[in-house]
Amino acid sequence: MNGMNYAICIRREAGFCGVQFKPGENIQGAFDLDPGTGVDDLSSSDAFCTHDALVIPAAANAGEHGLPMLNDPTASKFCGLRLNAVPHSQRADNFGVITTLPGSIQVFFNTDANPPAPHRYDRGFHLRFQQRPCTFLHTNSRLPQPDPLATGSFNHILFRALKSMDNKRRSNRIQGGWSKPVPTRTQAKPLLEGQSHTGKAFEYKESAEAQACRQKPPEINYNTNETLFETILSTTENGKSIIRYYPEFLSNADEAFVQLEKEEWEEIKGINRGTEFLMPRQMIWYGPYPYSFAGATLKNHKVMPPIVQEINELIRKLMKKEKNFNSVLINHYRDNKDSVDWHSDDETLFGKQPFIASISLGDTRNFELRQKPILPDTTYEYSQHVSIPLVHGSLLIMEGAVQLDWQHRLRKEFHTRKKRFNLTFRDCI
Ligand SMILES: O=C(O)CCC(=O)C(=O)O
Ligand SMILES: [Fe+2]
Repeated sequence: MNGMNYAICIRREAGFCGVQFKPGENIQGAFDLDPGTGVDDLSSSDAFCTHDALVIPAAANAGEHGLPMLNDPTASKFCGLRLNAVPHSQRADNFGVITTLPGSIQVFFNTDANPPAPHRYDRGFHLRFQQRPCTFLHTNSRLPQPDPLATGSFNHILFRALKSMDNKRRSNRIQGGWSKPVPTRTQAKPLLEGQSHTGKAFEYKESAEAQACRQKPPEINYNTNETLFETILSTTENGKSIIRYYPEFLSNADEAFVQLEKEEWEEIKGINRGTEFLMPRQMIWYGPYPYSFAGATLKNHKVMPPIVQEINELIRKLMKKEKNFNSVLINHYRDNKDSVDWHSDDETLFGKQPFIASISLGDTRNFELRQKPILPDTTYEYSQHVSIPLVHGSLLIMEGAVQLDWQHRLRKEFHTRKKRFNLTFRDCI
């Protein structure tokens, strides 16, 4: 890993004031740069990194312990086996650093002309980054405390979702020669003694592996043993888009399924570009007013069946809502061909930022979300996508700006699917 010299640029998202970098988890050698004369354990910080360095300008130790940098309040050069300046003896995990410098976000990678010492692997780096909202940083000074919605599976999910974005402006995965052959000297110039990292013209060439990673279909990970995951899908000027998922919410899901099978299901006609079509699912609407969407108007049934009232009450208790939801739309997906196309539940009768609770009964179907394009993008080509398999008896909450900033759908499947009911509880205002 010698003779490297390039910059990696990251587009700052609106409302974000810091970027946190962390070595990739469960990857051996995710951060491993030759420190020259320094000792690996203590090696990260400006004084030690005399050979190879990842340069993250004015970085501070990240993490809930708020440990200071060993020598300076902030450092810029990182090398050895630790992407922070806390010795392994003080803290074993490689928790990474955060930079809150204003302006464009750039990270530089410089290695000298020397090959690594024979005992070293010197693999390079494999990092993940996460942008930190200004509100979070401002209330937590330079060294942040953990954000309750930015830990555990949330981090993981958000990373995965961002990773899937096929957008050159927003990669969260940066890679410098990790497990790759050493680049030839003609492509990269060594850093000269005393030369500034910032004063040079840097070139960032994305590896084939990183490009392939961008093409991967979006995924979302959750642990079925846990009763809940929650994630902030995005933060925009509309606020946070939050989803919460309780895979094992209903204990009487089988009974609820049997009751709903007895309902009098309605076939609904919609109008698309002047042409009438039969919606690919059956529906019933309970609420104070009729519900109009996609050229259709659903008549409102006033009294929810007992089992639906019971579920309504359970959600109210869990969510510590003052009142039960006053409306529910129940969908019946007969088989794999039934679906609901991309849409947001953004009708004015639900208010600007509706709180929607969605119960699933029957066969598992994939619930997909995609972020609405952010200017200058005008298409969904580069949007973030998230997909959640909604299981029998589960509860999914959509709140905040989800209906303003995201669309969702339940697409047709190619493989056999059995019956599924979905109840979306809402409040008409
Ligand atoms: O069936 C689902 O999970 C989603 C239904 C939905 O989005 C809707 O009815 O508005
Ligand atoms: Fe919907």
